[in-house]
Amino acid sequence: MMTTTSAHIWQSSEKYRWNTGDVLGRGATAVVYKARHLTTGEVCAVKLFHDRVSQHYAAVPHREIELLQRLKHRNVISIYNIEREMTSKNFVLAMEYCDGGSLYSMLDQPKYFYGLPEEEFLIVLYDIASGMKYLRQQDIIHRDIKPGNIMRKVDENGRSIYKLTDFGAARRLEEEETFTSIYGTEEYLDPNMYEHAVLRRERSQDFGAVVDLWSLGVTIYHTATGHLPFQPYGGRKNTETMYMITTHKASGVISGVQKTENGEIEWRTDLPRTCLLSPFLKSIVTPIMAGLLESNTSLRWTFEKFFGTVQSLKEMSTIKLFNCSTGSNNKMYINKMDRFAKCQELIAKETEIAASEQLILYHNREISEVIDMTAEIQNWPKNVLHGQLYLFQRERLDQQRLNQPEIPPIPQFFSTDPVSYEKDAYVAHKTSAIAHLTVGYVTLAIQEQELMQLAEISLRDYIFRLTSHINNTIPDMKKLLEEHSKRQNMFYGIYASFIGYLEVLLPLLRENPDMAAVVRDRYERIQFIVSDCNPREVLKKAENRSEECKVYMEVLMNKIYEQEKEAISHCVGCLEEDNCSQKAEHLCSKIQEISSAFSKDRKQRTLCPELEYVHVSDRMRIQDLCVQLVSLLQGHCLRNLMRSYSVVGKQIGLLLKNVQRTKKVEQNISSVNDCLEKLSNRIDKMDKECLSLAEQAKEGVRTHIKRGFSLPVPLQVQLRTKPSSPNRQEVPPMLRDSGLASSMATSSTASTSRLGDELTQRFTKLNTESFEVKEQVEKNQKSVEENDRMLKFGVQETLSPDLFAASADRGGATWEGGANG
Ligand SMILES: Nc1ncnc2c1ncn2[C@@H]1O[C@H](COP(=O)(O)OP(=O)(O)OP(=O)(O)O)[C@@H](O)[C@H]1O
Repeated sequence: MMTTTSAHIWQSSEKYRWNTGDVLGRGATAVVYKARHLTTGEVCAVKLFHDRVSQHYAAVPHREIELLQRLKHRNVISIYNIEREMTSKNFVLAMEYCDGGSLYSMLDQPKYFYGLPEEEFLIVLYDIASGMKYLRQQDIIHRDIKPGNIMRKVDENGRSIYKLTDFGAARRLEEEETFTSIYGTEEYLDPNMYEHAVLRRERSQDFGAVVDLWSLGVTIYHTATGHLPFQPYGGRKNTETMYMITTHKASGVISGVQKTENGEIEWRTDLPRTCLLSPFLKSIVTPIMAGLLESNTSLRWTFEKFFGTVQSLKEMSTIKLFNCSTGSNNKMYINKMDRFAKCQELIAKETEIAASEQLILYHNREISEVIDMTAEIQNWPKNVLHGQLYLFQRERLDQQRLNQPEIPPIPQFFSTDPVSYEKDAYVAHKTSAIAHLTVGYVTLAIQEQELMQLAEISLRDYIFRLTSHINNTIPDMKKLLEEHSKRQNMFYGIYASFIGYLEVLLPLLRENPDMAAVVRDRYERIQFIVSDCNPREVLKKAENRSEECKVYMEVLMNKIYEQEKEAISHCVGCLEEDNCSQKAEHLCSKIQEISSAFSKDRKQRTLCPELEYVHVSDRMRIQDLCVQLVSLLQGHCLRNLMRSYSVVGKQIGLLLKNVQRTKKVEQNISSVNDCLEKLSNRIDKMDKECLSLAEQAKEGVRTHIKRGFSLPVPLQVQLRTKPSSPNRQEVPPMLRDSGLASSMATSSTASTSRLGDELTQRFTKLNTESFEVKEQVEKNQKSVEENDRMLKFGVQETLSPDLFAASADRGGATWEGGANG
């Protein structure tokens, strides 16, 4: 059935109707129209085959058509039916409609001239891998994988879905089976097939399913870069060189371009700088391409390896990391199950900043503060995974390492050039492509300027946190030091007094030489222990260090304050009122307009003189616009980026030095704390030893008394005659009620009077210390325990009555108790 509307006609098949004006595309074998189902009205695409192909189709076994109809997968185009057009009786393939056109038509847009942006590229990669995997499971070999046979559909969320189509060349292939018929598109053909199909050389060899892997490699490269990987000079017609390039390429090479006639081939193992993929992704997809583009089929990646690698890439976590050393924002791809150490390793590989040198901040915190370093990345807080991280090099080298974008040279139009619509359309297309690339660079340059500044703020806030923490820690450290100092003084004071007692007691023991020897021995050993001044010296050093930390922090805080003032006063970078992005977009749209007009001119082939005049003047205009756009980028945005990089970079350099300073103060604080801990242990040990020796000495004196020896020293009287404070008037409790005191009271010899004086002095000194001890104990309950110990070895007379009572309540052993017991 056929109806006409203007120049176009309505055509229909059994279930579908379409207008010949609604052409979706034209291929070598068919024209594809947008059609509707006759009863449901559902939109679909119909591929109306040319006459000769329809005849071929008639010969295609029904079984194979049925096979294609049965394919149901998200990434494989659904074939609804095979019918015949009512009038011509040519075959019509009704299939799923893809509103986004083909991947080829996308790559043909100037916007994607240098390849797809990262996110879109990944969708293509995941979708074609998924579609291919399904075909593999169905034992189907496609044989014509290329961007033109990958269709794009836009889902309800505006997200692209890519679908494999055009199974004209596809056939079912049993495992290990090979086929000999040749299909495919030259640039995407496996080298062995190319030799057979294009060079027409006879080959005994059959071609297995691996031919799809090569075509996939070329397609992926094309999608990533916008260009074919293997380009002989002169293009498609230079078949021998094409064959030479694809067969002589070394393993790992992913592109080979011949720029001059019979010239050298430029081999590359990496992706071009104009490719929009991030360095981390490039490092993952380059080996995929190299593996697929292996001319030696035995070395070529297998489907399993390809599917597995793409799947693990799909499952990876991504982390946004701004590298302040290069001024570039990177997206890191890392296995979900990996941990932070792996992250550091990857960063080191990509940025050449060793793990120990990496300072990674999330807002104002070091990453180690916001994640569990041993946790799998998938268990990191979502905010960190989706947030922005900043990478600094701790020992920053002051060399400029700013990543500069590569801007291809603007193609030249000369007013003297003869008008060639074909060539002009190509040059305008390329100019438009450069314009799009430049707009992307402008956006990136502005983003990088902002990130540079945000990185500085982040670092400044981080230092603020560090310094506040240190400033809070210093008083604690000082307090701890004071406590240690008191404790040490107490220790030395107590044992000095005890030594004093023993010095007084020793001459009084002369009637009992054995006992005197024992007590003298303990006396000497205690004296030896307390003569070690090392703990005092160490404590002094710690005190000095603590004082230094305080002074150092004051200096640092002043420095930070000054630097902050300086940082606020400078203003670098593109300002909002500069409207850089808008200007760039505007210039680009004008360039695009001319490029589109040139494409139309090319199709027209001839123009009236007026339009030709417009065309000629637009040749100069498009060039001027592009020059303006590139100079906006280079003369403004990149220059500002450079300035930001150097000014902000300088600030970052100063801040990093401050980080090092704060780290040093932190180290000092922790070494003071360590020192105090060690000192505390040391004093504990000395105290324990002295306590035991004092117990032994005390036991000696006790035995001495028990055996009936008297101590003829009137200490009590001596004490009463020389009071200096209310407390000091009192007899020390130990002596007041003990047998020792009563013995002392009965003696009145001249020699004991001298000794009594000496002892009085010591008691006076001891009493003074007892007040300090009391204060200390009242301030700090811990010290009570120390006094407990003092009581245990019989120096309770150094304590005030209250304290003594408190110790006694807690059941402390007393000299008195010991003597009575
Ligand atoms: N399902 C579809 N939905 C929308 N557009 C389509 C669809 N199928 C094909 N097209 C458009 O029609 C064009 C030609 O289709 P197709 O490539 O299948 O034809 P062909 O004759 O097999 O081409 P080739 O020259 O690659 O053999 C495609 O490039 C695409 O733009």
